[in-house]
Amino acid sequence: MSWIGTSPELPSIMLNAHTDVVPVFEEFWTHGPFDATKLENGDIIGRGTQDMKCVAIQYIEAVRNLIAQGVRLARTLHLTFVPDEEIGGHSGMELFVDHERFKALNIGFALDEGLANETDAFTVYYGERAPWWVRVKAVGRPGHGSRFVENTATEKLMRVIEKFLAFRQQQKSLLESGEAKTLGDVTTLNLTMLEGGVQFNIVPAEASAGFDIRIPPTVDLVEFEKQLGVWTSSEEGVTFEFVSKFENNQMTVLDDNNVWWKAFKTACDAQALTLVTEIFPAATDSRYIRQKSIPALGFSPINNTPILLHDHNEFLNEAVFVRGVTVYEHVLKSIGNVPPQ
Ligand SMILES: CSCC[C@H](NC=O)C(=O)O
Ligand SMILES: [Zn+2]
Ligand SMILES: [Zn+2]
Repeated sequence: MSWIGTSPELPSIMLNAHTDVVPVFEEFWTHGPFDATKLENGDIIGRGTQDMKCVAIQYIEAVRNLIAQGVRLARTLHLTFVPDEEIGGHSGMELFVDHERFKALNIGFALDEGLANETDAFTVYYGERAPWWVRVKAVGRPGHGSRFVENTATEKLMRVIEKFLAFRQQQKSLLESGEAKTLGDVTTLNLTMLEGGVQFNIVPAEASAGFDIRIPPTVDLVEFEKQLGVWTSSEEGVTFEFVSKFENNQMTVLDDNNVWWKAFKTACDAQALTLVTEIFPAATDSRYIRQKSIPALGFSPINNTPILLHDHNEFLNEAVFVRGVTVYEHVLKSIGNVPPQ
C-alpha cells in the first residue's frame, strides 16, 4: 500500500509488518486466542496483539488520520505486509529484498517491529543478533546395549555439548554481572534438539544435538564459526552443520549523521516519550533490510506492557494501542519530510 509523497523521486520509507503469527496452545488461554476479547480494563487478548497486528493496523490508522487532516508528506510511504517472518522470512522478506519490485520502491529507510517495554519508556532497536541454528553430529561405535561399548556417539556428543554449555554459562554470567547490559549484548546458546537411538538395547552409531545460537552484531562471525569448529573437532567423529545461518549482520548507526534517526527522535522528543535503544534479542525482517544497507529501526509503540509475544494470553491495552497511532502520526510527519540528502 503506497502513499505517494509530493517529491516521489526521493528515497521512500517502508513501514513493514509481518502478517503471520505463531501457533497457540489454546488450553492455556483465558479467552479465545483469535477472538480479540476486550476486558473491562481495556486489555485486548489475542495472538498477534503485540506481534504484530497492532503495528500493521497502527500504520494504516496513522496514514488514514494524516490524510484526513490534509497532511501531505514529501516522501512516499510504502506499507508492506509480508508473510513467514516467524519461520525466518525465507519465502518472505528475504526473497523480497532481492526482487526487482523491491528495488523499484527505492527505499531509504524502514520501520519494522520492536518489543514492548514494561516501563513508561519505549524501546527502539537499531540492530539484531544473528540467528544461527547449528546441528552437531556424532558418529561412534554401535553395539549391544548390555556391553561396555567404547567411543560411542552419545558420549562424544555429550562432551561436545558440555563445551557449548560452558560457553552458555559464561555469557549468562556476563549478563548477570551487569558487564553486558541487555540480552542483545551477549550471545545466547540453547540446546533445543536432541536426537539419537532407535531401540533400548542398541548403542546408537549416530546422535545429534541442535542449538539455537544468537550472536550480537559486534561479534566477529568468522571467529565465532572457528570456535564452533574447535569445540566440535576436539572429538573424533563429531562434525557440525548449519541448519540456518545469517551472515553480514549490519547495525543501523544512531548518530547525528543518521537523518532518519534524528527525525524519528525529534518526533518522539516532541511527545515527551522516553526512548531506550537496544539490540533486538531475536530476529525480525529488519535484518534483511539492513543487509541491503538500508537503515531500519525496530519499533512497536508499546510501553507499560509485559513482553508477551509468542506467549499464552498475549495482550495489548486499548489505550496503549490507540496512543501508538498518534505516536506514528508524529513520527511519520517527521521522517516523511526528511529533506533530500
Ligand atoms: C532463524 S530465523 C527465526 C526468526 C524468528 N523470528 C521471530 O521470532 C526468531 O526465532 O527470532
Ligand atoms: Zn514479530
Ligand atoms: Zn514473533
